[in-house]
Amino acid sequence: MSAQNSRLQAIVWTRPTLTILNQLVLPHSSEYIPIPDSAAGHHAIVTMQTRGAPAIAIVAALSLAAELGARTFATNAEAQSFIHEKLDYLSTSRPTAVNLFDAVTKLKALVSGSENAAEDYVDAAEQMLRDDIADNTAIGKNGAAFIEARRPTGMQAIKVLTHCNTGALATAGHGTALGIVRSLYQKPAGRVLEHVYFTETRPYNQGARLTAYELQEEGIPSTLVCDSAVSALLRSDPTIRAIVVGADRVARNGDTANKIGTYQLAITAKFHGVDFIVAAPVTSIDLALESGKEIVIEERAMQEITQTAGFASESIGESELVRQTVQVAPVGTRAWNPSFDVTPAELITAVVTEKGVFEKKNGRGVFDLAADIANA
Ligand SMILES: CSC[C@H]1O[C@H](OP(=O)(O)O)[C@H](O)[C@@H]1O
Repeated sequence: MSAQNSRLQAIVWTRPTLTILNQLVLPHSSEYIPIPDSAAGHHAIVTMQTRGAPAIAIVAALSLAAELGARTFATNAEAQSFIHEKLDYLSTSRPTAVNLFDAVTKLKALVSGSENAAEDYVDAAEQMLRDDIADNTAIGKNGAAFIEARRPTGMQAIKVLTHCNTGALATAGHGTALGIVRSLYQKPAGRVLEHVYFTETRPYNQGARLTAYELQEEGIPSTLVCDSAVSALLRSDPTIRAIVVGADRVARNGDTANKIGTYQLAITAKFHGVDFIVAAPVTSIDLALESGKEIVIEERAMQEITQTAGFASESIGESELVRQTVQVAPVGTRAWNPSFDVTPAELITAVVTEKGVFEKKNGRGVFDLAADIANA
């Protein structure tokens, strides 16, 4: 079973073997790396060889499934204890995306009540792959219909902008925000979506490296812009009608943690009268949080900003591109490197999920996602 999206397979699971595309070397090298156990899964997440809220949860879960495939246990209780211990360890990899913690909670509960813990765990981890692809297909459909319906009268084809990477490389396939872009572009009859702008998304460059890769694979007309160019772009092109982003954690009032730079995109969208749409599976919504104030924001190493990674061809005749890190800022430069920021619900037009499109209630500035999910 693999995470399907056209020709792109970011997560490949063939029980009991897990391999992932190493996203640190994309797009210049398609390198699959084996993930034989939870330690390798933890490392892949921390180093961002794999990333994206849904993908983090799935790779974590399947890394332990791979480890269980190579172990035997004297008793079911021993298996339960081992699985709980490894899930707790995997949950220490990255703190902001809630999908990982949601999966850990559900998998621990499943195992606690199972008389065949190892087998039931692997079945449940595999189901996460299938569920995510189904969720993303529904998010794409729901979001595309929502954007299409909100086109200004007389405007047949529109443009959108997206941030970071929220496609097949961030999920089990199709994607969330980029899934909406894919679904919107697939609409026939004069095509609703004319063009996609996407941001480079410094410092990891999820946009310049990963979203560019996915959009080119799909043949979707697109243009890369600097993170700092979005306000000027919105001012220059009134056919850009929506900014569509993913989410790492959505609080019950709609406040949303997402890749750093999302908050300022929401501000400029408001200023320019452009819809700001968050795409997320329900597994990204943390109903235990009243608001975004409580969301833990991961801070990463300063070197991700003061240095940058590029790819140079080998000097001696070989064609292979080699990833190299170069110093940009003077050595010793201090940098602030939060990996996410929180966008307040008042700046968000809608939260698009597989269960439906959720909007703010009776003109108030917040959502009631608990009620929306319950009533979906
Ligand atoms: C559907 S991916 C959600 C989310 O994850 C990304 O963060 P990272 O690349 O650091 O894992 C980004 O915030 C996406 O919007």
